[in-house]
Amino acid sequence: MVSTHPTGVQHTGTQYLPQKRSTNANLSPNQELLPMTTQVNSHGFLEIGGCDVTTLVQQFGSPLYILDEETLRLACQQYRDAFRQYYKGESQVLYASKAWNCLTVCAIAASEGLGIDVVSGGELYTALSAGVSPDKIYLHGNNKSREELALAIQSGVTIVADNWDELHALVDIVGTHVTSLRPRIMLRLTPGIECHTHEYIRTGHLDSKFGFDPNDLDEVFAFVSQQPALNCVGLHAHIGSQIFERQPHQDLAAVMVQWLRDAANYGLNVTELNVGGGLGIKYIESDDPPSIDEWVKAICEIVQTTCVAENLPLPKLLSEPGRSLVATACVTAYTIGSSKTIPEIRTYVAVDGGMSDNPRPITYQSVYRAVVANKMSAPLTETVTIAGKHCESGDILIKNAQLPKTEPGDILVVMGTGAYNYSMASNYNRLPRPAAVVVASGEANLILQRETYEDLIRQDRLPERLKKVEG
Ligand SMILES: Cc1ncc(COP(=O)(O)O)c(C=O)c1O
Ligand SMILES: N[C@@H](CCCC[NH3+])C(=O)O
Repeated sequence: MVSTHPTGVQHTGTQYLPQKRSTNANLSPNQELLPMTTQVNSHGFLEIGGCDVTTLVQQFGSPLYILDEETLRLACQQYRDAFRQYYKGESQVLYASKAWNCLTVCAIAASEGLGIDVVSGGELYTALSAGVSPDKIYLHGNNKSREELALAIQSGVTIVADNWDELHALVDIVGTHVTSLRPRIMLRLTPGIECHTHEYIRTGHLDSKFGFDPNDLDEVFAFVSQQPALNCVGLHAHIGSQIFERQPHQDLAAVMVQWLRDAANYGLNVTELNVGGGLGIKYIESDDPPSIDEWVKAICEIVQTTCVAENLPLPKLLSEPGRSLVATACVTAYTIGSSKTIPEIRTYVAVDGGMSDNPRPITYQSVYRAVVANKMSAPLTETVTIAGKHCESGDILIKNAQLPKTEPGDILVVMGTGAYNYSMASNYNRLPRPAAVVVASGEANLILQRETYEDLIRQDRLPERLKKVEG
């Protein structure tokens, strides 16, 4: 008998098998729990991108982020192609690189024709270093420094202006102090649209630190239209992250087209509309996000029908997904260590990482699923709590995980860790950040080197007078 295990992996009696993936092209990565290339090999071990996960851990160490190139590329292609299919005007998908900003992920996204959304000088520097063309880079941020603004202007990237202070700073920088280049800017507006996601990752409601208040719209358009230093090309909004509902983005797109019409009334030639990101992914079996194709189609249709109704030309349509591009493409492999059973309460099984490599459970109470890579054929007999190794009681990665019987040395694989894991990782308790590899067709390449203890003290400075430690 074949049934579906809570991980979304099929199992036949005691045998777990990833879903048959002969029709990959039709599956939306954000609706899957595991990377598209996942298999169980003849030894009953987990394989991703043609690489045995336990062998990867032996080779590159533990914990290890494992990025499946095929899944990431497929998600990029589905976004890009859906816009081409459903939108009659020009379009551009940007990868919101805050999800995982590093050279390799930026380079893969760019090679699929995506632009990159960056939110700091550091992310901008990384995208430029990855070879991304500046005309496809968009800089966000609610408190960009003058240095970040100057770097953006000199690099020729588009700046998404967030507030009045930033507009004044831009006018001041251009021509007067640093440069005479005329930056391309977009205006970020807070649409006042509510969506059901965690409070910390909602950004589109009125009480948000991001963006201009729509009540100031006329004043903002009037100001920008009188500034020859600024080339205002478009409008931007983003309502939040890990969203499953379809309606909020449709409402947003319709509202934004109205704003386009308002901008035209001020003589602004605003031709780009960026509807942000936010499409959710499946972290657990009950999560039911729309597919990438459905999400894009709904937005394209509403922008087109509203433009027809308003008698406006179609803008260049942009969106900037992060999570739904990269989350499912990556898993984190940990080595299981000690365990502790508290009779009639729970069993804790500890791994060699935790809140420093995945701060999402402790920050947002996010839920994850896991499998044991070297026991894919073993029956599920245990319900355990997966704890990290940090000196913090809340350092729990998964509550009530259903696993086979585990022992120290087993390799636990947590799914869906490509977004907001490495990018939010810390050195809490002075744990070195793990390494990351990209896997494809049986080959694994290091993309982020594991930090060493020397790396951990690299920025430390011990004043001369404190060097004699013994009293
Ligand atoms: C401005 C902006 N754009 C894009 C994103 C990407 O969102 P997501 O990863 O949910 O697609 C975010 C994150 O919420 C954001 O703040
Ligand atoms: N860091 C959040 C998403 C925030 C997205 C950026 N505005 C998460 O892990 O879910």
